[in-house]
Amino acid sequence: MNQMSIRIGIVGISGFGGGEALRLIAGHPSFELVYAAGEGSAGSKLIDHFPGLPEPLAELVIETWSPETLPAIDLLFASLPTGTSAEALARVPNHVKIVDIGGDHRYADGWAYGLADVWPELIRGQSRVANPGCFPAASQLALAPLLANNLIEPANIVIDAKTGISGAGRGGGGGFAYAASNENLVPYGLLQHVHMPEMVTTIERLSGGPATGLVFTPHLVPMTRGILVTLYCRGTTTTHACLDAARSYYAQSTFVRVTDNPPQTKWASGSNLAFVSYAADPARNLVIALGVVDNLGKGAAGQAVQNANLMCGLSETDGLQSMPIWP
Ligand SMILES: NC(=O)C1=CN([C@@H]2O[C@H](COP(=O)(O)OP(=O)(O)OC[C@H]3O[C@@H](n4cnc5c(N)ncnc54)[C@H](OP(=O)(O)O)[C@@H]3O)[C@@H](O)[C@H]2O)C=CC1
Ligand SMILES: CC(=O)N[C@@H](CCC(=O)OP(=O)(O)O)C(=O)O
Repeated sequence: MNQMSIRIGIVGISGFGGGEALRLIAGHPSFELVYAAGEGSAGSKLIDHFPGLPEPLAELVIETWSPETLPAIDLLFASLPTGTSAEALARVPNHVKIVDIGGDHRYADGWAYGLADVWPELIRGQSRVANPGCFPAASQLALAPLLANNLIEPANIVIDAKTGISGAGRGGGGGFAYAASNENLVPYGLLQHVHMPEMVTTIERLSGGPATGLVFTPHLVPMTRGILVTLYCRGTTTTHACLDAARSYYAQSTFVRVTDNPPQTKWASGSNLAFVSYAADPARNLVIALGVVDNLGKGAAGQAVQNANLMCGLSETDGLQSMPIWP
């Protein structure tokens, strides 16, 4: 074992989020994966799930998830179905840091909210960090510069979102099998998606005003990875002012790119990047904000590794600097 390495565990490693965390950790200069856990996959080797994995990681055996039998690790990535992780994670010893990629601890007491490009100082050195949901990751990064500069009304935001099918996890979330998703567009979660409360809280924190009118409608589109959010907002600003505000807001951020042209999902594929852009017409009291992320990158494992870097006092870009996949 490398003396300088930080010992890492991943629970939920056979899933899409856990698998992407594995891919990033396998290429990380300071993280060493020493513990992999799950439920149905317990007893199998990583190579049974990830045939391209190099030795010696390929031979690591997945264990049955139990906080009581954790080996000596420094940090655990939890990538479990939302609703199933809180009770077990509460039993993880305090000296083991946790990044929860699932939804059980967002804005929960004792957990920092891991919107790493907006609030890095709230994450640095923490031991319990909740990753944002994938849609909030894209939406909040596009909104933050506008809200922080009072360019839009926080109470009047409509988010129209499109996601790739991997957002529903390896099991496809029930109705998202290939034949039902291919050549099809599927709206879902109208008025009640689980990401609403998280986005309301963030909008209110950034603006200081109520986010009472938030509307959020996700759509499943037939692609594997990627999220594009189009946000319709009220404000009498200009395109130029929005772009300027965002460039200055993200001046220190490696991972958020502000573009003149509307971003596309493939721009972020396989990376921890987020792309944001804006169009505004003051005569129509209209601001359109756009955000793009890879749901498994900035939307899940990429942001989780960025958070882990901040928690461990590393450079936040460690292990995250490879280019997106194109085409
Ligand atoms: N997919 C995405 O784009 C994003 C996902 N998320 C969140 O990340 C979490 C994981 O999602 P995702 O990877 O897509 O889901 P998957 O369905 O692909 O994977 C779920 C994982 O959880 C494990 N698991 C399920 N139940 C248990 C249990 N009782 N004990 C131990 N392990 C268990 C499974 O292991 P096994 O095979 O061994 O049973 C599997 O590895 C969810 O909370 C999801 O909402 C967040 C942002 C984006
Ligand atoms: C396509 C699809 O089903 N996507 C998921 C989002 C994945 C995610 O971010 O979920 P958590 O909040 O549980 O972490 C959904 O809409 O619920």
